[in-house]
Amino acid sequence: MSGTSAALTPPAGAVAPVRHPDAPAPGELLGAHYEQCFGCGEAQPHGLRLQARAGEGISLTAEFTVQPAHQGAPGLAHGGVLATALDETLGSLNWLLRTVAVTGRLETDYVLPVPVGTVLHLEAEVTAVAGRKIYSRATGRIGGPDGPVAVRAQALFIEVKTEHFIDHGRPQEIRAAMSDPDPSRRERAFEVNP
Ligand SMILES: CCCCCCCCCC(=O)SCCNC(=O)CCNC(=O)[C@H](O)C(C)(C)COP(=O)(O)OP(=O)(O)OC[C@H]1O[C@@H](n2cnc3c(N)ncnc32)[C@H](O)[C@@H]1OP(=O)(O)O
Repeated sequence: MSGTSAALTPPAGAVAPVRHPDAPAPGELLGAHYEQCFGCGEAQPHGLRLQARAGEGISLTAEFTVQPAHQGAPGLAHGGVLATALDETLGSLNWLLRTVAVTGRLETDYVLPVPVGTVLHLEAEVTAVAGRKIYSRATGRIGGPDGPVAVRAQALFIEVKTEHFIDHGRPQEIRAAMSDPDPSRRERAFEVNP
């Protein structure tokens, strides 16, 4: 049983997403967009360290290994952590569009329990774009990339300007990210269009 709210159904005028010409090639690892990101950053000791790889079109695959720090019930992944894995995977799709966007709505179906130590194999795609609204969906499988679906999600991301982060983020982290000497890391931290 699963349901989708009306807000996640693309409107009549929605169009197919267009891959940016500079999007990473299919098979290429995207890498962390920000080292402090709880979803993908290497500097977060209890983070998910999710690794995403570009697919064909506006799709990608990702993997995340459930660690003891990610438990809810004994030996099982916390549902919020699994939602984070889906959110991070879906958010990474925007890098293929080179659109700066944030999650507006995320609906998650939990189908199977996910034990600690499990590799969650995620795949995600953008299904439609309508103005600033980006519609996407993802699944997470266990036991291998073709294993049973354990979680799935549909999402609506909303395009924002870079000022969204500068206006709302805590100044000390904004300053640190903006003063990173590596221009590609500065760009990815805010997902700025090149
Ligand atoms: C490689 C890259 C990797 C990146 C990975 C990152 C993964 C993680 C991603 C995240 O978790 S982002 C953090 C979580 N999200 C947020 O913090 C967003 C907080 N919310 C906001 O800042 C604002 O509500 C938002 C920018 C989403 C929208 O505010 P706006 O004032 O810009 O938009 P507006 O209210 O005018 O709505 C624009 C359209 O979106 C629709 N909309 C906005 N929020 C919605 C919502 N929550 N549900 C459904 N529809 C929504 C709204 O109805 C409207 O539709 P129409 O154009 O048809 O009228």
